Amino acid sequence: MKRWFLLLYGVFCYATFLASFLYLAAWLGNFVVPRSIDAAPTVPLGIALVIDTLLIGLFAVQHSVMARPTFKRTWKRIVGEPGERSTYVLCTSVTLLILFLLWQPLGGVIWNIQNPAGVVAMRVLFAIGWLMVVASTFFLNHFDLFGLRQVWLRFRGRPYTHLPFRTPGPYRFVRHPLYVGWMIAFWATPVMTASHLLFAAGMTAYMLAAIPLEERNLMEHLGHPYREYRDRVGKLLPRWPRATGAHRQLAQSRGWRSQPAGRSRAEPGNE
Ligand SMILES: C[S@@+](CC[C@H](N)C(=O)[O-])C[C@H]1O[C@@H](n2cnc3c(N)ncnc32)[C@H](O)[C@@H]1O
Repeated sequence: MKRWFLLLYGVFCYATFLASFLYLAAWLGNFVVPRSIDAAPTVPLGIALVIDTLLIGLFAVQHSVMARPTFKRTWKRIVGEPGERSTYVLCTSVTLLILFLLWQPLGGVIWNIQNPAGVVAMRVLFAIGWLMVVASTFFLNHFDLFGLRQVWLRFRGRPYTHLPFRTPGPYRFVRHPLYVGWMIAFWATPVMTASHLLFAAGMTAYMLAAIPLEERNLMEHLGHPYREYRDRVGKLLPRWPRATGAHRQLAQSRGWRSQPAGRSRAEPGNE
């Protein structure tokens, strides 16, 4: 009974995340939703700024605090290990829902691209950003990141194994392709309103602040292989081959060796 409940809970959490993910795309891109990020302002500018900044802060706190190992250890004692990631995913969806409901548009246009080719370019970039986000989750392990693998293993009575440290696809070129995808999706718009700018800048600042925390956990957990990866591969932009060659020389001079992929275990679910 309990394993059935857990499986349904995991599927429910995944479904809510999928819904909030699609809503976010529509809310940012001004498709179909009744009140997008660029709707007309309804409260004075100062109040709107305070509310929106608090909402971004709420997302950052929820997303980062719940991802820290100490929080996860405590939380696992309450909800159990298999349900921890699903609960994280559910809380992220609820936080996004609060953001959609309470967000106060600011009005004001920062840029407005009218050239048709420019508009198309922005729309294509927007789509590329979302595709990068989705693809990166599959390169790591989509079902583990969203908690489905955990509840499925529990359902089958099998123990959970952490994801191995791997650098597949875009992870060979940058360490954070998923965040790169988010940044492209947040900034690529033909019409940049003040609201959209606040959201894009706030979320970008949050991701830049979260990367050192995520990497600190990965280094604590994986040690040298992740440190070597961090030295060799760019954070958000690929490094020039020359820099890679220089690194190789440095690594050789210091006697560093990469650990073969699949041996190390990455820390379970951070951001
Ligand atoms: C939402 S993902 C974001 C990954 C990365 N920051 C990015 O932007 O692509 C966060 C999870 O990915 C895991 N992770 C990050 N890099 C990894 C790698 N190279 N191999 C396996 N897991 C990784 C972290 O431990 C964390 O659980």
